[in-house]
Amino acid sequence: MAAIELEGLTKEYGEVLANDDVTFDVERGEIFGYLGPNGAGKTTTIRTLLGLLSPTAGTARVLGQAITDEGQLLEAKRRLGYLPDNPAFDETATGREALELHASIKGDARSEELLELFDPPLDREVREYSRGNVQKLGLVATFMHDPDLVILDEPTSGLDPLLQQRFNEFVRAERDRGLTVFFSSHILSEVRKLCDRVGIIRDGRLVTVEPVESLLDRSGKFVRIHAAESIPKQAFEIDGIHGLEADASAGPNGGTEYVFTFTGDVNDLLERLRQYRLLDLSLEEAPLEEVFMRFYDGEEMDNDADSDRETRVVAGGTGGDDDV
Ligand SMILES: Nc1ncnc2c1ncn2[C@@H]1O[C@H](COP(=O)(O)OP(=O)(O)OP(=O)(O)O)[C@@H](O)[C@H]1O
Repeated sequence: MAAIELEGLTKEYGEVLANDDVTFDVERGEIFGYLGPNGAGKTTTIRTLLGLLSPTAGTARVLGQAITDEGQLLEAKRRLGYLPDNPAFDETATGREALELHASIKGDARSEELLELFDPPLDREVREYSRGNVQKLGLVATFMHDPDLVILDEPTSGLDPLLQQRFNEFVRAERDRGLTVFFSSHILSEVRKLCDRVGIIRDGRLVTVEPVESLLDRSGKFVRIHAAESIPKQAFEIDGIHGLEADASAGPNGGTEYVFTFTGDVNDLLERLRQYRLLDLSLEEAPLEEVFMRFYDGEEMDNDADSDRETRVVAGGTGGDDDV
């Protein structure tokens, strides 16, 4: 049984279709990233899973319990931790008092180690907290009862890079002990570092669910070529070149620099280039942001034709001849 099962989940706010027939599973013991730009529908899915919104259509189960059944939802909630996008605590309470209240409701098996890790200023009143400190307190509250599943809405917002890294290491270690993590994000570098699988949502509709490695594989390579001479544009007319840019004033040694993302066969590319004198060539993993852009900047996608869609997403934007 999956930790989270969504079946045709649909939520309308009047005219706005915030979730449109969303179906996917989050397996036990995985870190699942739910990605999408602002307004895509991530918080709506999360709040529906928590029973805070009722679905217009469709169903969902959390830890095997139906979210539309009050008794079952309560049972699931005992075993889950939830970090909302804006964690709210009693403003007049100190951090310590806020956590004590939380502990009396859910338990605090792990508060000591979590306080050491995230270190919110416990003796100050919450109303004096910065956004980052509220987030730290929220993380302690989310994990302190040692849940089986955590649902986190943009968990690293407000955290400095050091704390983000600490959070990542903590979450990975918890996953290795069997915790299931479902978190939303619009930060792709965060997802790349943390997730096992990724679901991408756009305008309320699920675009894709796939392992993060396959997303990275499809993202191809970021190629930078420094050529001693100008390379004719025909040389770049092969499958898999995206966003080709040329800079004829590159470097102190002259020559021309070319940069592009490449999703084709590297051997084909090297074969094309061997007749030109290159000063330098580098291939790196493409930024995940670029893949994301291809999902969102491509032509309107048909939600019913997954394989077709993926071909178009990957093939979209070939060329860039005019730029050369
Ligand atoms: N209570 C509401 N009433 C009307 N429309 C709403 C309400 N809540 C959300 N929406 C709309 O539903 C859509 C999805 O919003 P949602 O907050 O789920 O997106 P999101 O992906 O979580 O965005 P963000 O990253 O900005 O939090 C948006 O168009 C939003 O304006």
